[in-house]
Amino acid sequence: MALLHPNSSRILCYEAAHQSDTMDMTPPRELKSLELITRLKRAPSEHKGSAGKVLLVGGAPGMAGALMLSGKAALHLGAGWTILEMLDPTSAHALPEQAELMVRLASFNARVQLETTAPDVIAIGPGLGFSALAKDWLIASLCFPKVPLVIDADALNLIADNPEFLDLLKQRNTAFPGMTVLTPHPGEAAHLLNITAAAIQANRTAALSDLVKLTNSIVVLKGQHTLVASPLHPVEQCSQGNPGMAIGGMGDVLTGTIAALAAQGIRHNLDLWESSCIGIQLHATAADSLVAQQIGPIGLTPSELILEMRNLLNKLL
Ligand SMILES: NC(=O)C1=CN([C@@H]2O[C@H](COP(=O)(O)OP(=O)(O)OC[C@H]3O[C@@H](n4cnc5c(N)ncnc54)[C@H](OP(=O)(O)O)[C@@H]3O)[C@@H](O)[C@H]2O)[C@@H](O)CC1
Ligand SMILES: Nc1ncnc2c1ncn2[C@@H]1O[C@H](COP(=O)(O)OP(=O)(O)O)[C@@H](O)[C@H]1O
Repeated sequence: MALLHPNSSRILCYEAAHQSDTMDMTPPRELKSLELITRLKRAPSEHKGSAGKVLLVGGAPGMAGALMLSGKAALHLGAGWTILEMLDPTSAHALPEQAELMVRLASFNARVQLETTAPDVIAIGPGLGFSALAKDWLIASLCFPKVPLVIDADALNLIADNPEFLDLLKQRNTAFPGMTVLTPHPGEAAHLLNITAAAIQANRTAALSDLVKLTNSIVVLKGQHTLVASPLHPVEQCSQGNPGMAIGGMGDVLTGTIAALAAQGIRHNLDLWESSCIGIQLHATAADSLVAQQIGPIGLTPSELILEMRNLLNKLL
């Protein structure tokens, strides 16, 4: 396939390198993770500490909604506390639309703030932007030890543009394997691999494998039939989902969902791989369920999807 790109020689190499992979490729295994949801069943004595503390970073001016959607997803999917480190001062100072969310104005003390807050899970990227403050929070998140980290949206673009951030990511994965998940859509995946989104879509399995090799992380390649893999897990494919999900904010919701599941997973025996797999499938299955009720595909909103995920999760406990 001829793909126009300023870096076209690199694309030809990429395609040639994957020709044999394409021929030998066995189809990915089907993702079947919803049965793991029973592990989230709560004992009568549980308290909010057992459900975990999620800290979400993003929401620069003009994109506060992205962080709010991640926060609403984390809240409705069961996180014990959901804290938003919002980069937009106006939104951070407004009364939160959802009073349960703890909204803080992000400032240049990311490392200290993380140490003081001691989150169980960090998620960074929705509406983060590319400012110096965004970079400060990304560095602090990458360097914060031991806790599961979800990296999405602009945080992925910052890693693509700054080799020193990719090095930090790799160092993190060496020190704490399996503790970081990346959730690129094809545009972000293309940026990370320095190829076009069309090249990603032409061979999604090979692109995912390259992303895992590049980053040593769990990687979720979003889009129709989302794929997931990690250095320890072969590719699995989600067969649920529909084009009603093609609306801004759907990915932000997935980020908050994975973060909430991982936070509960710490005391409920789910690792970040399992939490990511549940999150992907719950997200897509909820969208199919809404379409079956004629709430979509046209006009299906990320906020409605959050509530449907909550219904499904509680049904499957
Ligand atoms: N309410 C808010 O505040 C919201 C704020 N948001 C925040 O805005 C920031 C920018 O994020 P964004 O997603 O709008 O733009 P961006 O990352 O440049 O990617 C777009 C390009 O990627 C590609 N592409 C994507 N999917 C593809 C697919 N399945 N299959 C193929 N290609 C695909 C596609 O490229 P094309 O095909 O057009 O070449 C498309 O043009 C980010 O921080 C986010 O969190 C949003 O979440 C919305 C709600
Ligand atoms: N046609 C489709 N079929 C299935 N899932 C889709 C489709 N289009 C989008 N999605 C899903 O919707 C979400 C969109 O995420 P993303 O592009 O990051 O949105 P945003 O950045 O606006 O929040 C992903 O989970 C993706 O898999």
